[in-house]
Amino acid sequence: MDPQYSRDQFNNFQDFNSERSGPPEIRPEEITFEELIGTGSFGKVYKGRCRQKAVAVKLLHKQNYDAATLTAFRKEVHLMSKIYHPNICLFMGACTIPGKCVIVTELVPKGNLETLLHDQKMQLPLYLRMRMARDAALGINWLHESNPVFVHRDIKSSNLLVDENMRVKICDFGLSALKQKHKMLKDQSSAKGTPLYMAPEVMMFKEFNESSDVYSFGIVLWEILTRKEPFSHHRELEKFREAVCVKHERPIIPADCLESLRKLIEKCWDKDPQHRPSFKDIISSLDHIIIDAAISDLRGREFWKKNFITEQEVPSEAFIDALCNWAKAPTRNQCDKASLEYLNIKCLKAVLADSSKNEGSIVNIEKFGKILEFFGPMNETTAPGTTSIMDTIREVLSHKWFHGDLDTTEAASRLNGQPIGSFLIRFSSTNAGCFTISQVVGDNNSIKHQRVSRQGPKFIYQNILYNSLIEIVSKSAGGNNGDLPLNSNLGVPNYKFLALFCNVSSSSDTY
Ligand SMILES: Nc1ncnc2c1ncn2[C@@H]1O[C@H](COP(=O)(O)OP(=O)(O)OP(=O)(O)O)[C@@H](O)[C@H]1O
Repeated sequence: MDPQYSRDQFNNFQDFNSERSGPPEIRPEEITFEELIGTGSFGKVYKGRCRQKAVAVKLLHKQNYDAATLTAFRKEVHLMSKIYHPNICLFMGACTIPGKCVIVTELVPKGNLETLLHDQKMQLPLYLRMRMARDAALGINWLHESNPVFVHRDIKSSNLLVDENMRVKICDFGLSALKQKHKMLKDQSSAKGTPLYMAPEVMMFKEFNESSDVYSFGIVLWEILTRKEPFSHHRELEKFREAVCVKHERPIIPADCLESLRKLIEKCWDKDPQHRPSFKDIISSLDHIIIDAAISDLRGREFWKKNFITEQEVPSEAFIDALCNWAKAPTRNQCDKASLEYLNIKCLKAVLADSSKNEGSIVNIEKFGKILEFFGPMNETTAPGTTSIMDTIREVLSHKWFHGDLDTTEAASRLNGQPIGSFLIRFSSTNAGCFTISQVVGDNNSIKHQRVSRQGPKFIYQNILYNSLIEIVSKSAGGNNGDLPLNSNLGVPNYKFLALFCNVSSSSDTY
């Protein structure tokens, strides 16, 4: 060692200047194969183990490559080993010995997005699907911004893998030396195996660049939106090619699609590659689309976009401060602990924490969207006399009969042993923005659960339109089909919300 350098300096110097191990070559005996988890056109993918770690191992169909292809393969493996991004399936190494060629990557537990999307039993709200699309776009953008640029060339939903947290990772990038440049029909009887996601210029054997990945992403976005197979009515490659390249046929976007999403999909699959957006632009558009998908309230969307455009989860304190600022109300640190504004904040926190799985320390955009569906719409101004969303929440929570997030079983247990006519009101777990009134209606604890549905800001109960839940309780006379009236004295108290009002001497009318 050169005496001028300390050992640390020497090691840093060595790391910086030389490749210690070159391409991450893995010896064949280090890999064990377990079950088959997928088959692609140029390899089978197995769950396996390498150096004690569960991994995915792709065993290449073809093993006898000529010297030039093998050199190109090794070069690409070397480049792939330099790409690190949370939305790109981690390349861990490869065996490039002829006859034993395999690629080892991290194992992504939920498999591919195509299977997930087409499993109709799988609950995948639009918000979540759009977040998945954004994950994929972040991964592809990373490839496109790499030096040298990686054009994926095979963006499709089966190349998007889903992890245990429903985050998406791109797989199957690089290795173009081994892949066929232009895939052809595998199965003449269906469009499967055809280049369904392939840009027209690629099908016409013109040049392939980043914007061809954008086209493919447009088709994937459509598939993520509709959960249908693209171009499923096509059977023959030639007719399909003509439809897409000459007649510019594209899948039909459903009429109820968010306008922002429709525009993005149409731009992505534009026939002119130069008119397609970059992935940087796609990510920005998806930031907006995710918010549009999670929040239906127009001012709620505006609020989130203004404060947290690229975030889907924010610390609850930051969220509450932003909402206070939006409502032009004092923030947590600015208001008097005995004030109504402080009570508003406590009520908002209680509602945020109510059904939250993370004890209320984080506010998820989806959760905010749901709260607005229940308590909205959000008002534009805070001129005197205007009720802010926080006032509305406080007013509802101040009534002892309001129980928030409660399932049917728990509602029944809270009503157990209470006199006839006793009731509580809770969020409906199945219908966005709706409530359920659970009431003891007869002896033997017989309980009736009735829906309060929504018509914009109005509430419909037993076919009558009301302005608020509070109005339902004060005016509902019962009588239909022997229904009992809602007597607020018979409201079953929810002690969790009740506690918030205990130390306040002011305007809470109920406690
Ligand atoms: N790292 C991984 N973790 C979990 N599953 C994987 C992983 N890699 C691939 N798979 C599964 O194996 C399937 C086949 O993957 P592969 O990349 O070989 O083929 P493909 O992309 O579907 O086809 P082609 O190679 O023809 O483009 C994937 O769709 C996925 O279900």
